Amino acid sequence: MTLHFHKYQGTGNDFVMVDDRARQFPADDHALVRRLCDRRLGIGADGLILLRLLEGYDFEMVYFNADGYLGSMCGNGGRCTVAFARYLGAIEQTTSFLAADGPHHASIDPDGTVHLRMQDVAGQQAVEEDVFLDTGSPHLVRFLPASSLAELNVFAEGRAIRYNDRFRERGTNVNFVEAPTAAGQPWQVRTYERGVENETFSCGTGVTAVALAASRRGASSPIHLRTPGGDLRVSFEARPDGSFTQVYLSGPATRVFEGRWEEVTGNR
Ligand SMILES: N[C@@H](CCC[C@H](N)C(=O)O)C(=O)O
Repeated sequence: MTLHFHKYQGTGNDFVMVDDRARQFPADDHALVRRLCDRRLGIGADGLILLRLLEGYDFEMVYFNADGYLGSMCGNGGRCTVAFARYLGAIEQTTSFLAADGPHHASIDPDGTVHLRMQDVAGQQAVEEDVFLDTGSPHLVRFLPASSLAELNVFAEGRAIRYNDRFRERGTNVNFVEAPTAAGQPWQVRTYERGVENETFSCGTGVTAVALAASRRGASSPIHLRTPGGDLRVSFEARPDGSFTQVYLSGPATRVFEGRWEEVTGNR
């Protein structure tokens, strides 16, 4: 099989991006998606995204995690897919598209910043000392004491939560957070991602969950968040019943390179 692909990254969360408007990609081939995302044996990415045509929308975003299986909503992937649609000439400055969690609107600033409207969020649940929210994908948010995030073993701690008795079956993404120590500083976030089963440089639905959880701790919209791969902004309106609306995730989405992948067997 020969595949023409593009590589995108949004604050270091990286994706193999495929223009599948002709619907030729074998989306049921989980092993193929896994090989393409493999950082040693393939192109290397946290996930693979198909951009497909869909009636009533500018496009559909079909998102696979690096494990080869369909994921739930991907915020950084959504921003990258919007940038890709613009690169392909399929949209101009604004768009409406369908993703795993439903319809989304987005716009692109002249500097390339993509503002992605997320689904309204019903509320949040306390899980012992932590908070659980669904921002299109499931997220556990754990607030840490000052100066503990940099040294944290996110892989080990995140994996232990993702596979505990509560989450093992459906899985969850796990976000570790440090609050700003001075006004104007960002919230710092590191995320263990379900489906990648590792720490990623950034998670868009993750920082959205963190921002909404932080608002219950006194933070007000818009909230500035820093991930190992870069900075994101989340704005929202908090409703008195505990839900959130007008939730926007904003940040850069960059096309890194494009290429042709051809599966080589034997010693060619
Ligand atoms: N990196 C993503 C999150 C993708 C969803 C996730 N790994 C899952 O299916 O649970 C983001 O930017 O939101």
